[in-house]
Amino acid sequence: MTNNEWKYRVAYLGPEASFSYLATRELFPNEWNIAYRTIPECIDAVTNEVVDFAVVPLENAIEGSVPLTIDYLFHEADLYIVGEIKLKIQQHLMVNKAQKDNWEKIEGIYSHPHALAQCHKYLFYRFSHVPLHQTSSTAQAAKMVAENPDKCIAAIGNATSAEKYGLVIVEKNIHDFHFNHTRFVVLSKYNTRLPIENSDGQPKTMLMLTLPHDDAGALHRVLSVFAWRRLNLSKIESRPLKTGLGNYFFIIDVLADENEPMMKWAFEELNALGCTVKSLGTYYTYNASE
Ligand SMILES: O=C(O)C(=O)Cc1ccccc1
Repeated sequence: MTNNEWKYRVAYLGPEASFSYLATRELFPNEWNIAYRTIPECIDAVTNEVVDFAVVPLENAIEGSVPLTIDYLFHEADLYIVGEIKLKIQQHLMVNKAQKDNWEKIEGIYSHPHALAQCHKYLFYRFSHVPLHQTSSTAQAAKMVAENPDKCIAAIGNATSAEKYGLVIVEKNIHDFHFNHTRFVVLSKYNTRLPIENSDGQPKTMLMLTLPHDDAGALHRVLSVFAWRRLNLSKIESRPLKTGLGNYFFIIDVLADENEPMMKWAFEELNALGCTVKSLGTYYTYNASE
C-alpha cells in the first residue's frame, strides 16, 4: 500500500499485539499504524480524517457479530468498507513470569469480552470460581497483567501479546471451538477499494437496510429481489433500530459488485418497495487464516 511520498495512517484497537493489530499489520505492513483505546474511537478517527483507514473487528466465527462495530457504523458513522481480512484466532491463558508457579491459583482472569466468550466452556470447567474481568482488548489485558507482577491474575490473548508484554503462556488454545476466525473490515471515508493481493477475487457488498413500517411480508419481498436475480447472499442479520422493541435494521452481504447492472436494479426495486438501503461499498477479502 505504500507509495513513495505518503504513508497511510491506519487506526486499530490497541495496544500493540491485539488481534486488531495483527490484522492491521497483515494488510498494512509498511504504513503508519496508530493504536486507539476503543472501536468507536477508531471509527471516529476516520470520520474526522485523523487517519485514512481503520481496521475493526466485525464478526467472529464462534461469537457472531461485534455489535459495537455494526451499531456504530449504522447509527454514528457514514463510512465505507474498502477491504476485509479474515484472521485465525488462537486464545491462550498467560500470566506474569513472577506468578508462573502459582497460575493454577489465579484470582482473576482478564480479557476482551469476545475472547472471554470464545473460551466460555474452558473457563466454566477449569476456573468456574474465578472472577472474569472485561478489558478494552486482549492486548490491554496482557499489558495490565505485565504491569502487576504481584497480583496472581491471568490474561487471555494471542501469543504475540504474551511475547510483547513478557508473559508466560500456561495453557494454549483454550478457545472452545477449533474453527475460530474473525472478519476485520477496513473503513474509509471514500468509496474506494483496497487493491488486495491474493484475494479470492470475489467482490462482496455490504448493505444496511430498513423495511417499510409494519408491512406484512416485507422481508420476503426484499429477499426475492435478490433471489430471482441470482444475487447470492452470504449473510443476513438484524439489529435493533433503538427506536422501540420490535424495530430492526438488516445487514445483508451480497456476493456481487454494487456497480453490476443486477445490483443497480436491485437497489431501484428495494427503493420502490419502500425500503431505505445504504451500500457500504464493494470490497475484496484477504485470507490470513491457515
Ligand atoms: O481484543 C483484541 O485483541 C481485539 O482486537 C478484538 C478481538 C477480540 C477477540 C477476537 C478478535 C478480536
